[in-house]
Amino acid sequence: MLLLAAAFLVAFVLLLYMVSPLISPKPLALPGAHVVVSGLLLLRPDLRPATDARPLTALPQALAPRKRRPRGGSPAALLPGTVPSGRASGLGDPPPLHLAPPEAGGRCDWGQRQPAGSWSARGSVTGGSSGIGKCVAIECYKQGAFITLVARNEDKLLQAKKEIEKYAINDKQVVLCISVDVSQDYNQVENVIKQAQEKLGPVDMLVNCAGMSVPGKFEELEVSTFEKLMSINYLGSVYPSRAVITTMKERRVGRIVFVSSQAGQLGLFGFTAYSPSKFAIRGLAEALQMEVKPYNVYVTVAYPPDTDTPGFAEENKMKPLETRLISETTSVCKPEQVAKQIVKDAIQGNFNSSIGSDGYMLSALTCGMAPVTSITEGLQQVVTMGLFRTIALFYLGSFDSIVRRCMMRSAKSEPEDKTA
Ligand SMILES: NC(=O)C1=CN([C@@H]2O[C@H](COP(=O)(O)OP(=O)(O)OC[C@H]3O[C@@H](n4cnc5c(N)ncnc54)[C@H](OP(=O)(O)O)[C@@H]3O)[C@@H](O)[C@H]2O)C=CC1
Ligand SMILES: CCCCCCCCCCCCCCCC(=O)[C@@H](N)CO
Repeated sequence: MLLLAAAFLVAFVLLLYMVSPLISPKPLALPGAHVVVSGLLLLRPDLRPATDARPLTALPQALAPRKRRPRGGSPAALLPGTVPSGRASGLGDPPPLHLAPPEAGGRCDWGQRQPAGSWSARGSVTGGSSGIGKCVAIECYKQGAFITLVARNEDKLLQAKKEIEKYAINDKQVVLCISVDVSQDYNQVENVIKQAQEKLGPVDMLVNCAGMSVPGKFEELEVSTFEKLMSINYLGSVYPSRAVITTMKERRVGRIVFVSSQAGQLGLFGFTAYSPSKFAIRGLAEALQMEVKPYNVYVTVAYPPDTDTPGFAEENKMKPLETRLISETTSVCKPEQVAKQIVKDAIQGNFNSSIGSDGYMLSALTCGMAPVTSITEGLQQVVTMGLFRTIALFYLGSFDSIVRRCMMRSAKSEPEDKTA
């Protein structure tokens, strides 16, 4: 019996070794890379520091991205006199740039100018300056990347830009801000990304962080909430990815990161609108990875647990008691910690990015037909799955009992409410 198990293991390892060239991507060099964080990251090969071990200039000229004029947006849509022609020279001291895509709502900004009145902040600027996306941008900037930040609120963008710039490791690095809604109009997203690529060069890494959560009981959530979350969390990841993928395939370089959630690995009470939008990302990522792997483009899906961000604070205002109690099974992470893990996994080209022991177990348990990026990962999944399913049954039992207790509690308090 033992012998049989050992033989099986040896055969399995041998088999995995045979396919290993196919499953082990080369790490991406971040210094000088252009990263877009919606976050997105973009790279300028000519501005890579000398320390860069794998210069992109080594690519054959035929693979270099072609420069194209934006299709939908007429050049007249750009504010006159603000866009330098051709590739920007001396990015260390870039001229102010305002790119307004058609139908307004899209802007591209080096951050030099004062925010226009129409973009004045509503509420506190801390909102945009502490999410997972901002921390991912900081993590990449610390490693020498060029950053394009994408979000809607211009004041929050400029605030985040200032903060990120504190972490520069050389004076050539640039943070470009683009104000656009990534979930509304594909042409608009494509235009601003093209314009960003004209300034900073082709995108090496795109991090799709834009997203939100609206928890609530199924029957209490507005029908429009289901549409909104699908639009921001799912289409908001499709559009920027669709806009960068052709160039990545042409250059045979690229990383696309999707930020799903632990709630994209299991369905939970209160997340009937949120969970499906995060599950959808996994389907997109698997299908896309199979398409782009031969082009040396790697996809990463991150499944963070609850993370201490402005978005999480907003979510907590609406959380049903059940959702809160179930979520408390795992502890709340720091966005810096989540960002570090995401960037590390993206650089290595890992398909899966998770945090903590629950995250590890969930990922192994729900690996399904997801691509495997290392032999160890494949082996661990095979060996641990039965054990983790057993543990999961206990978790599910405890979640059910939380839901039942909450129901009994509200049934008890309801008659009192009526008499009150
Ligand atoms: N925090 C958590 O507990 C967890 C979060 N996640 C996921 O991580 C991602 C980031 O979350 P978190 O940092 O908490 O969120 P935050 O709300 O703190 O930040 C979200 C960022 O996305 C931008 N954004 C939102 N909608 C759009 C849009 N339509 N177009 C462009 N930009 C947009 C926001 O800027 P602006 O509003 O100005 O557009 C903001 O910069 C989300 O996808 C979330 O679902 C996953 C697991 C756990
Ligand atoms: C072996 C099996 C182990 C199972 C462990 C299960 C743990 C479940 C906890 C789920 C927490 C949900 C986090 C959602 C975070 C999120 O996306 C929002 N905060 C976004 O704002």
